[in-house]
Amino acid sequence: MDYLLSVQNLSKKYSNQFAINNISLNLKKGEIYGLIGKNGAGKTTLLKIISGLVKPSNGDVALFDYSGASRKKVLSRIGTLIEAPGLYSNLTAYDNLKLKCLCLGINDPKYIGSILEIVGLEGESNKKVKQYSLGMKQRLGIAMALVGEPDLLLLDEPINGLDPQGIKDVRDIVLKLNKEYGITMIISSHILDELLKIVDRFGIINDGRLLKEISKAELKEICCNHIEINIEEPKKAIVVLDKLGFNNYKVIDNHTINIYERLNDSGLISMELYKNDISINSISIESISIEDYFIHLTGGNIDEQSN
Ligand SMILES: Nc1ncnc2c1ncn2[C@@H]1O[C@H](COP(=O)(O)OP(=O)(O)OP(=O)(O)O)[C@@H](O)[C@H]1O
Repeated sequence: MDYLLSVQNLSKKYSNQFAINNISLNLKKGEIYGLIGKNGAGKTTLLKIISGLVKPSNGDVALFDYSGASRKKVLSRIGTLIEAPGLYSNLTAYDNLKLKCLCLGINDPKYIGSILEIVGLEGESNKKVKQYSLGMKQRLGIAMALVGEPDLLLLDEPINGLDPQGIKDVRDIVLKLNKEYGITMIISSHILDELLKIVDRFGIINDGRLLKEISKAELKEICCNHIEINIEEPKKAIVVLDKLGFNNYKVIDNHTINIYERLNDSGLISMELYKNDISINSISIESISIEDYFIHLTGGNIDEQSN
């Protein structure tokens, strides 16, 4: 399969500590990939290496088919908003963008206007940045990253510290850039519910390692309400579930089956299992929050540690 971005066995060591440790991941064109991890997990380092700001100790990054030294040729295809937007606070939004455009050899006021429109700042473009709210600065940071029409956008904690309206504004922009302009993205955040509204796939990083990759559908399946049956013989129970017409279930381990449909039918399931001499230890409706799921994987509370 052809990937827009391919990260292979990437590591970065600072003195004797790995900031990231043997990470491999691939992104298809048009995907939005969410990076999740506690403070110090390695998210920013990974984004910096992908964007060419930091050199890896090991491994390689290929953008399109350019890897190794030849990747320099395509680094301009990446737009970044990493850590803070690099803005001149005494200049207007328009002039900040104009400076970036000039650096890239673009001299077209209409071009700047079109970028301001995408991020909803066309009416505020003559205000100095120091008069901007945090949300407006973040939107301008995204606008700066869009100069040069990148194929890949790297957004590091773009909604950190924003109020609900600011978060919604960024979400709408991100989705528009993806759906209407086809931009592929990696977004890091610890606001998991919000990420769930945006991304297609998650990568969970802990202590510099990529613990798990999971699609939005898989994550929803794990976290949503389900019937949980604790039972001695799941194999026998499956035959009964099939007879009852259940399709959407999963054997979790030697004792547990989760059923993700017909949540009102737990009485019927108990009765049929009983009739078939299959003893149940327990049957209940369960759900797990996304936060709990990540805490379970990473062994720590993401929200508490990432401020
Ligand atoms: N320039 C550097 N020199 C030494 N250590 C560094 C450097 N940059 C990052 N690190 C270390 O690498 C690890 C990963 O840091 P990184 O900033 O990538 O994590 P993060 O997941 O982005 O966390 P945060 O959410 O706090 O930004 C941390 O232990 C950090 O202290």
